[in-house]
Amino acid sequence: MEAAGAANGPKKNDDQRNNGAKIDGPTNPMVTPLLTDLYQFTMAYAYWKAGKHNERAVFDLYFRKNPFGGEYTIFAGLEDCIRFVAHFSLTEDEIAFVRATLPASCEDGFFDYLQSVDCSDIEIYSISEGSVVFPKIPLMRVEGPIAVVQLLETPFVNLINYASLVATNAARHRFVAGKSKLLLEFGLRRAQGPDGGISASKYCYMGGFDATSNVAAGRLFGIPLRGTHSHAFVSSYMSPDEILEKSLHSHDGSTVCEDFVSLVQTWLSKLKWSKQLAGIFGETNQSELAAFTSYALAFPNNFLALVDTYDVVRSGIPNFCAVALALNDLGHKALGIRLDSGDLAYLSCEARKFFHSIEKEFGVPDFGRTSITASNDLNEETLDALNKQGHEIDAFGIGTHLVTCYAQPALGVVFKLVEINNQPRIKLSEDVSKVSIPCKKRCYRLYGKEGYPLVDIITGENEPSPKVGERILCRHPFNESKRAYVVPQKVEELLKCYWSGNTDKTREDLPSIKEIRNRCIEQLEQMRPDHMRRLNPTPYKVSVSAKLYDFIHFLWLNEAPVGELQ
Ligand SMILES: Nc1ncnc2c1ncn2[C@@H]1O[C@H](COP(=O)(O)OP(=O)(O)OP(=O)(O)O)[C@@H](O)[C@H]1O
Ligand SMILES: O=P(O)(O)OC[C@H]1O[C@H](OP(=O)(O)OP(=O)(O)O)[C@H](O)[C@@H]1O
Ligand SMILES: O=C(O)c1cccnc1
Ligand SMILES: [Mg+2]
Repeated sequence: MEAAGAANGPKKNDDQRNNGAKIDGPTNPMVTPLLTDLYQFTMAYAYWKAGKHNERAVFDLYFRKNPFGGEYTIFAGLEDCIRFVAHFSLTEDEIAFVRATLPASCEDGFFDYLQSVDCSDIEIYSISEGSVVFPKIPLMRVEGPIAVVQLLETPFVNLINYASLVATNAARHRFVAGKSKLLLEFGLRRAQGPDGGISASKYCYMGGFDATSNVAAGRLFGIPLRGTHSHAFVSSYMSPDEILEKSLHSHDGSTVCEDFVSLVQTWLSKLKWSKQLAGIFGETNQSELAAFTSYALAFPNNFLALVDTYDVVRSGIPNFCAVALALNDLGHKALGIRLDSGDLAYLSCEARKFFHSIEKEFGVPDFGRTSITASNDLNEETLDALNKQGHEIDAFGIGTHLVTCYAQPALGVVFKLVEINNQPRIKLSEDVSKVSIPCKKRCYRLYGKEGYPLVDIITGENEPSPKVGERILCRHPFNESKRAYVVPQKVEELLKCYWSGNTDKTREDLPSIKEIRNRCIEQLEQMRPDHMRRLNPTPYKVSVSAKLYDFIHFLWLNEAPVGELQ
């Protein structure tokens, strides 16, 4: 058998560039050509054996249903796919492993072919990362020698699936929390392994979170890092006597308070006997006070205290305030508190009242606005419930439900063959939603008069594009009666070239994570509100052109055998 793969041109894996910019390898070193399903290699062998491996195939990557009962999804993971193809090449060791894995009858020529395999003959058209996307629309269109494109299927689906799911989850949490709240991702300890944790931090930021507690993700992606302290820090203190170094410089460095611990005690008794706060608390927990004081000595300009270790109202809040007021005497501004248990709505309102009383009674400007962070098993529902009850929380720390995508653990991303050797292919199913849309296609987003996206339309590759001001018929791909004329006010082509192998075709730049996040936030803001609401959202319309509709149904009839009744 002849091995034809070597004709693929020189490998470019050493210094991959995109419009001059170097493309790094995959973020996770486990992302290699072996991170695929065995059947991709067995099919590659069978294609090769049949002399079919270089037949030109087009695959679409898409999903069928939006997650979390919603009507939108955030597309994420593209950059990691491009990094993967840019460096795609099997090492000798990897080929030896594949050889040892496949049946001994597999011919040597196949393994010579595997040595030559790279992505220099692959073209990838994709929707931009961070875009709002919908079911059935190809998110990526991957074209190239069939054996190579199949090897990409599993890693691509893997890289897109969780990234898009968790970015969507983050966007949904942001939607419920509101624009003005600070959203902190605290999920690393509960994520599905190290890669789950790193990916969650990256894609939650993309989906609209403000910061993460995950230090490695902060370093890798430049995501802002934020954090408070834990109950262990509070309960590790037994009494104020443990604090030996008690001096603290004022904010401007001009004076030194030699005994900050006493200053805190003075403020605590002032609070206890104050007009407004009298009777709210008596003796606070002194070990908690010691922990707060010690933390303030370590971070006088970033003092944030976890106030629920012993009793939020009778101990945590007054103790925090005593330390914050002592800091204030020295010109330092405390950041705030974190609540991690109990009724977060009620406790946040109690804390706010306390802060306002202090601002009024002691004339400390802005003390009433001291920040309140809440955490503890938060999710979309609890955020929604808190909003309905009314609360005074400024920041939410969210872990488990966010990063594990507790409400829906997978997005059903698929990768389907739509054309081979210029011949359109279709996959039929009893379930209409699973019938694939054949042909190499183009996709457009059509905007209406009010500036909202109205409909996405898929056309054949060679059809003329929709034009601004020109009426176009948009048809549901599978339901004959569902169709509408649209006169778009703006037309946006969705699939853009992100990889063109070793051709000179211009490629889109890979934007920074911040730019992707901005795109995501902007696009979400542009959506019509009824598509976004949590309860019974209106589905966004995804359609095909009249020509593509006719072709799908012609091919469907052609491929489906006619049954015989007896
Ligand atoms: N006002 C509220 N409305 C609705 N849900 C709330 C409200 N306040 C807190 N919650 C949620 O209720 C749940 C309380 O959980 P749980 O009873 O396990 O915690 P807890 O007893 O308060 O604290 P701990 O985790 O220390 O045991 C959490 O999921 C929290 O997010
Ligand atoms: O609740 P999540 O959304 O996952 O957010 C992260 C949680 O992790 C931390 O405590 P941990 O859960 O480790 O301990 P605790 O709940 O017992 O305090 C933190 O205090 C949060 O409660
Ligand atoms: O910084 C925090 O408060 C934090 C970080 C991770 C998990 N829980 C809380
Ligand atoms: Mg917890």
